[in-house]
Amino acid sequence: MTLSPAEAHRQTQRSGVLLLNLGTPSAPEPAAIRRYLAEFLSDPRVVELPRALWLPILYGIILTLRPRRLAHAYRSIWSAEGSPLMAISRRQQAGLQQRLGADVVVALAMRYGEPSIAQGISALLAQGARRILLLPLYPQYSATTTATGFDAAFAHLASLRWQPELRSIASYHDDPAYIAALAASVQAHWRQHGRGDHLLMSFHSIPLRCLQLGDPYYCHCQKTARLLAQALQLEPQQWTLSFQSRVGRAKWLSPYTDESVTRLGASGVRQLDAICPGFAADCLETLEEVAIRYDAQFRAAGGGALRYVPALNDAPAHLDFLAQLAQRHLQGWPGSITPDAQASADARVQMLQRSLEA
Ligand SMILES: C=CC1=C(C)c2cc3[nH]c(cc4nc(cc5[nH]c(cc1n2)c(C)c5CCC(=O)O)C(CCC(=O)O)=C4C)c(C)c3C=C
Ligand SMILES: [Fe+2]
Ligand SMILES: [Fe+2]
Repeated sequence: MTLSPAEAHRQTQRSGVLLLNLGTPSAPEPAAIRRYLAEFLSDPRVVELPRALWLPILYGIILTLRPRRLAHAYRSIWSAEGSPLMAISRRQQAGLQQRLGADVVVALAMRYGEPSIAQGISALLAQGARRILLLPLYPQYSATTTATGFDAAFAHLASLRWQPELRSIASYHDDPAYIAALAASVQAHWRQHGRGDHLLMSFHSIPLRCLQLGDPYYCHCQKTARLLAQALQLEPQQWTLSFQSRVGRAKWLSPYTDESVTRLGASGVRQLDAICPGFAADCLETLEEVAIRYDAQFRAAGGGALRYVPALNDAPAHLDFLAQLAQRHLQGWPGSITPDAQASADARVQMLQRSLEA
């Protein structure tokens, strides 16, 4: 197909934003879950054991037993639009597209399953984006999530003859606008349900060995939690940071959320508010593990109720923040806003922060 000169020029005048997330099974059924886990857990960035040791375990016991057990859990959170993670990610894509305007195209890609990262990049190129910004929806950087997403993007680019320009966002764990959006969501939860006795901030765990080898994830989680507690003016005894969703018997980042929930329940906390500031979208690990399972565990330990504060999902404040974050990294590229507009967006964040302090 030959392009007119005007069309060819227009095609060089668009930017692309690729939203990256983890991925989720296509159905709450053992066969689909098995396909998903096989791809996910054979990623050497996720499980760092020697392949000759790990693959027989994965294809033996894990992919035989885990899919059936997980099917039950996935069915308990599945919605009319499918897996919550996918449905919410689609709405985030649409909301961000609407905010960034016609000179920026936004695509969604999942590290495991579909739409794949190769499909996402192809979609951006097909819409005329010659410059691509990778935006992983992981606030805290980890090699197990962020880096493997980047790897897959770089691997796809390595197969292209005509590569686009590339930028990437490694983390936004301490971005004031992200912290302000989290704090505002806790305050909205308090207005609706009353203020709980204690706030639990639960992050996905990773193997302790990752921290020892230099992964900054643990430190990013600590900083997010400290800044959120500060924004909410919480005293140290009013909140707890913990790590959830560990797999296997090795040591993972601690304290473990299940143990913290039991301890808090037994220590007289009645209403426990729980937030998962590492998840940009609700998913199995928040909706089933925290909101359902840890609520039951908290009650069994003597607590009153665990009230889960939803992820920021497609809330306008979250999408405004993501648009602002993308804009900052699009500077000088087509569709980026002027420094004046950037300054007024920054001023809006400062207003939100001041209203939190008031
Ligand atoms: C075994 C290694 C795993 C590491 C390391 C890990 C890190 C990690 N994961 C997330 C985000 C999510 N994980 C989700 C599910 C999930 N995670 C693992 C394993 C590891 N995660 C498994 C096996 C599963 C599947 C469910 C299960 O078996 O319990 C999800 C939810 C997906 C969904 O479909 O809803 C998310 C999101 C982060 C942020 C992270 C490291 C920082
Ligand atoms: Fe995980
Ligand atoms: Fe899990």
